[in-house]
Amino acid sequence: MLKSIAIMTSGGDSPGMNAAARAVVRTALYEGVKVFGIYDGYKGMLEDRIVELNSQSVSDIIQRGGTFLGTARCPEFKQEETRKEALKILQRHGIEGLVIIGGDGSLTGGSLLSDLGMPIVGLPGTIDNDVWGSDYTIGADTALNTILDAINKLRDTASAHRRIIVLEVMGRKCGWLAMMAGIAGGAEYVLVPEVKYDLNKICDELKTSYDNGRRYSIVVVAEGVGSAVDIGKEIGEKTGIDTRVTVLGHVQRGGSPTAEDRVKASMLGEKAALALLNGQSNIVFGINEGKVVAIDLHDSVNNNKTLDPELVRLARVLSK
Ligand SMILES: Nc1ncnc2c1ncn2[C@@H]1O[C@H](COP(=O)(O)OP(=O)(O)OP(=O)(O)O)[C@@H](O)[C@H]1O
Ligand SMILES: O=P(O)(O)OC[C@H]1O[C@](O)(CO)[C@@H](O)[C@@H]1O
Ligand SMILES: [Mg+2]
Repeated sequence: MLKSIAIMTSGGDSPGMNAAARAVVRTALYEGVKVFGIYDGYKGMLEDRIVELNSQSVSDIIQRGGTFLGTARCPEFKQEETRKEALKILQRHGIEGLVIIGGDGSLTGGSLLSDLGMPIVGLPGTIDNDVWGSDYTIGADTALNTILDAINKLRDTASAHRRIIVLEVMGRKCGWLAMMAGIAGGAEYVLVPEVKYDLNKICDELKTSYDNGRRYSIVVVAEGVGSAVDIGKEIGEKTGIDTRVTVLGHVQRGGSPTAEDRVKASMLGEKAALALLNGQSNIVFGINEGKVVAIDLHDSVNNNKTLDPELVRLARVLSK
């Protein structure tokens, strides 16, 4: 069994990262293993901001969004020389393995660090739900609920004014958040990067529906499609219907994690720690059909997740 491991969070924060880190720390301590916390992702690793954690270090965090370890984007980590420096720093602390909680980019960094000889176990922590091999990423459920809350409120004002509301949501190149929010929020249209759309046709349909008495429409736009401001302007001009745009932004990243995110993050954290301690590495733990699964780390970062066509069909059928 390993004697000393470390944990870090990296990339965009996501609600539930704290629950996952807490589970890693407490599992390792339960097994009598030393755990270090690396602050602010790869940036803090390179600056040697590495501190030993105890059980109390992770008290009172399970209910909090963000990450108590801090996070960062660190473009320098893409250079091999920088990663070699990072490896030396980890080795100086006697760190024998590392749990990385982050999105596809952070896990890519982890897979390259593992190529240099550091055992790595990844956990998918991102609101984008774009990590290949897992149906689920830590934080996506909380973000989805935040978006739904916004849609409910936007629907009230849209209906009062007989307006079209165009709502831009996050997700980078992945349309999962937009598609799920569209289905759960009853949006009339969902524009995602994975599916082609015809804005002229959408505008014609919107016009006809308002001519027939419709009072409001919600159009959810995934950020990967382009600017909702531009799309909203075009819709307003082409339909002649009063149109407003909301770009939800970073509010989607914050907030207390949902029960689903806390429980799944805790399950994943325990599995990650146990696997690493017992000599497994270069894997990502994810969740498929409600069960924790191990995915090869290199496979995960070398493949692109696709949007379930069933979800696309469902959104289309239910909005008619
Ligand atoms: N190709 C790469 N090689 C080495 N390191 C990388 C690579 N891609 C990303 N990283 C490291 O991981 C960090 C986070 O990556 P990125 O900004 O893509 O976020 P992420 O982990 O995908 O999370 P999210 O998309 O949710 O914000 C980068 O700043 C960089 O330090
Ligand atoms: O916080 P930043 O650096 O502005 O990054 C925003 C990006 O991070 C995410 O919130 C998470 O990947 C994306 O959905 C979004 O495009
Ligand atoms: Mg990412």
